[in-house]
Parts: sequence; C-alpha cells; structure tokens
Amino acid sequence: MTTTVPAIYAFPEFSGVAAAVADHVVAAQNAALSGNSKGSSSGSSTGGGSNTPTNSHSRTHSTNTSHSRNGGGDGSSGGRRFKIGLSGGSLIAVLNEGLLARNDVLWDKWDIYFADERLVPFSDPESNYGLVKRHLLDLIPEDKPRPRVFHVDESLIDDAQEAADAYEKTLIRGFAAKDSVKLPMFDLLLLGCAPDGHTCSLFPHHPLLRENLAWVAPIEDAPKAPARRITLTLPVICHSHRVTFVVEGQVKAPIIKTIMERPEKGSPCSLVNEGAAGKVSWFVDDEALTGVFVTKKEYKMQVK
Ligand SMILES: O=C1O[C@H](COP(=O)(O)O)[C@@H](O)[C@H](O)[C@H]1O
Repeated sequence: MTTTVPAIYAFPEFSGVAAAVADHVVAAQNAALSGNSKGSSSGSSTGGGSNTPTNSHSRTHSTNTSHSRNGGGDGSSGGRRFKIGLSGGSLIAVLNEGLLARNDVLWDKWDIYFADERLVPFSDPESNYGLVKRHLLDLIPEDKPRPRVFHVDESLIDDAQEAADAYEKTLIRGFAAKDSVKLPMFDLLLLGCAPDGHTCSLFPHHPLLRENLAWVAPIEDAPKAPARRITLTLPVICHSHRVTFVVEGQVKAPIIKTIMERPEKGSPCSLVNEGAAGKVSWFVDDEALTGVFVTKKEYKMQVK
C-alpha cells in the first residue's frame, strides 16, 4: 500500500543530513547496480552507450577519458548503470560533505543528469552544472574513476526551447527511445526546495506544472533569476524509482509547513509528494521543520 505521506528524516545538524543522504545515495546506487531497482525494463539501468557525455575531468585527466565512452562497466554489475538526477542549489554542499567522504561510491557506474538547469554559462555561479563540477566532480580524488555527466548544451543557453529539446534527446538516448517507453525512470532524483516553493525549475502556480507530454520543458519567465531555464517535468520526476528532497535551514520552514500540512495548495513539492507517493523521502535538518507538524522517521544507515 502506498501513502501520500513521505518519509521524513530529520537531523539536528547539517553533518547528520550529509551523512544520511550519502548513505541513501549509495544504497540506491547498490540497488540499481545489483538489479534491485524496480523499473529497469524502462531503461533505468542499462547503459546509454550512444551518448557523448562530458567526462568532467577528461580535459585535464586524459587517462580517464575511457570512462566517458564505456557504457558497459566492468561486468560485476552486468553493464548496469546508476542513473541519478541532480538539482543545483544547497544540495551540492550536502553531497560535497557526504559523498566525497565515502569510499564506496562507484563513480564510474554513475550516469549523472540534471533535474533542471539555469541557462547561463557554466562559469556563472548560477549554473547548476558549474556548481556540481566545482564542488563535486572536480573534487573526486584523482585515483577514482569518473562518472559520465550529461549536462545541458552550453551553446544553446540563449534558446530555452532548443536547450530543452536537445536535453530531452539526451534523455531519450540515455534511457530509451521515447516511443518505446513513456517516461524515463531515474534510479534516484535528488531535489531541493526553495523558500518560494519551487523544486527543479517548477514554480508555484506556473502553467508548466500541467505539462504532461514533454520530458524536459523550457521556462523563460522563472520568477527567480535567472528567468531562462530548463526543467524535468512532473511526470518524469514522479516516475523516478526514488525521489529525495534535501532541505535545510529555518528559512525553509514556512514552505515545508505548507507542503506537508496544506497539500491542497498545490505547491510543486506537494504535487511530487502526491504523484510519487510511496517513493518520496525528505532529508531535513531540525531547523527546516520549525513549527511543522509531521511524523518523523528515524533514519537507519543502510550501507554497512
Ligand atoms: O533554482 C533552483 O533552486 C532549487 C532550490 O535551491 P536551494 O538552494 O534552495 O536548495 C534547486 O533545487 C534547483 O536545482 C535550482 O535550479
């Protein structure tokens, strides 16, 4: 039986959030690579070898470039890949602290996609890919293998529709032909929630919340700068095997209260809680739950 009430894990400190999120990610990785992620038949875990992903280190570490072309892995996971979608924003500091501290992240089995992207140059501090590159990918120890990274085409940042169409094609190549699966299925999507209630680049009350055909949609009028962005759509988000929100800080408490206690208000995060019911987790610090009445669960580390 599923429930629209998500699992909510709260921690007193940022470090607790970071450690638990990292454990949750590695558990999802292990499940995907061992074939235990549901839905692999719709393309969640087989390699998308025809893509030409960017290897984040390929320019500086040419000995690692083979990882950007090899969709097959080393055989121990039967060629399966861990398909993860990352958001930008505060999430990346959590991943920096949590993931980089672990030695069981099988980076070379990861296909990293983006839940949304702000259409600015990668060097701009607002770029989600730029943030992930600087604070995560570039910091993977040199002796570790590299993930495959599928980011927006930087040459298309002046045209949101073109950028969205091109990124949708990237997903189609990575997951399966759009006419053979209705929706791609990520093994794990990591999402944030902004104080105004947006997640990915889906903003409260925006018509994009009703998009049900495209996998990736453009937005030109985002209420928070930069206005031009692309985003995964709600059906894609809700089709993921796991959807995990990571949120900290008292500034987020009012919106979390609305999301959890007033789902009828239709906040984008409430729509995800409902649309992905049974697959949604929230990892938060205690401050983000100030004045919020929810049942919290104790997080038990899954990976020994
Ligand atoms: O604009 C964005 O904001 C959200 C939330 O960011 P946060 O810093 O408040 O966690 C983020 O998840 C999204 O990827 C980004 O484009």
